[in-house]
Amino acid sequence: MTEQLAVVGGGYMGGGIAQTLALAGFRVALADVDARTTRDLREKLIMGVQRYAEQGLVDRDAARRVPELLTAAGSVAEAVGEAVYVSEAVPEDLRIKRTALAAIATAAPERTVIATNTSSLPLDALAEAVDRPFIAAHWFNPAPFLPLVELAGDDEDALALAERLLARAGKITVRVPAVPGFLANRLQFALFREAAMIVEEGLATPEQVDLVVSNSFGYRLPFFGPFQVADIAGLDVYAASYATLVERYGDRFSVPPSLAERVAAGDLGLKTSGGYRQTPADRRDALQDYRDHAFTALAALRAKVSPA
Ligand SMILES: NC(=O)c1ccc[n+]([C@@H]2O[C@H](COP(=O)([O-])OP(=O)(O)OC[C@H]3O[C@@H](n4cnc5c(N)ncnc54)[C@H](O)[C@@H]3O)[C@@H](O)[C@H]2O)c1
Repeated sequence: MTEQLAVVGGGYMGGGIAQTLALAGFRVALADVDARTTRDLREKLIMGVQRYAEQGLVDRDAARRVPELLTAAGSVAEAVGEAVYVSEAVPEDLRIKRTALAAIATAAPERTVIATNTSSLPLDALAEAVDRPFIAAHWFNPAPFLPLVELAGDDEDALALAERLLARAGKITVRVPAVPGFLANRLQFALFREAAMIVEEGLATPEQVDLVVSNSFGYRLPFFGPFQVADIAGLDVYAASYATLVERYGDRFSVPPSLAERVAAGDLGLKTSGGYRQTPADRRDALQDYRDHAFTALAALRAKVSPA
């Protein structure tokens, strides 16, 4: 018998989380504010999964099993009563979250792992409402289609359970520190702030910024993170660019100390081997081949999937 999970809060994120877990073959009990709301949400989620299956976005057999696996609970207590893992996805409000977490903790078995999907609330402040293994498992929207779930917390068993369950649901988990924004939102919001400033300064329209990003460095991001990109570009090139940018934009563009140290030591990234990712010299050609193949395949994909 497959494991019993629960999702509390069946809105935008909780709904997608429930769909994903049921598509992975888990039994999922959903609870929202009351039984009727939960029943309506369940119906919508099942119809959503059917639409995904019709469009070939998810496995048809997995989708067919969702109505049996995804159930609407009459209450939070009923949803979590037999769950080994509960995903909490109620609104991003400390008071609402603490109330919901306390209700979950009161009704769930002692060893049940409770995972909050909070985007930004401090984990410590939420943990006060919970008397058991508690972690953050931060999904990305749309939950069925974005691979990453950030995991934070310090309960090793709870993290390991989440890793096992989420791997079965096809997710990539990364353990991250329990800091505001975790890793992804700190990076994403830093970029958005700069983008908004460009528009606010009247330098470009939102359309121009979006075009520039998705056709330049954004084009690399499905395959490489910022450190690999910097290693490939050349750390000396990055350091020289910061030296120019800091003159115009101030301290937020000062050369990062780790970059300055590497350049001073002659570690210029891929061209001298090493760099942040310590790519060995004999892997350089393979990495560049991978990059060129990846970008060519991405061009073909973009031609096939035309924008909405
Ligand atoms: N929207 C995103 O893109 C996104 C991405 C990552 C994380 N998150 C986080 O996920 C969480 C949920 O966000 P959302 O966008 O899905 O919100 P949402 O408003 O779409 O959904 C919240 C759901 O919780 C229900 N709810 C409220 N109080 C409840 C209670 N006491 N018990 C049970 N259900 C209750 C609401 O009726 C609603 O259906 C938030 O913590 C948010 O920060 C959101």
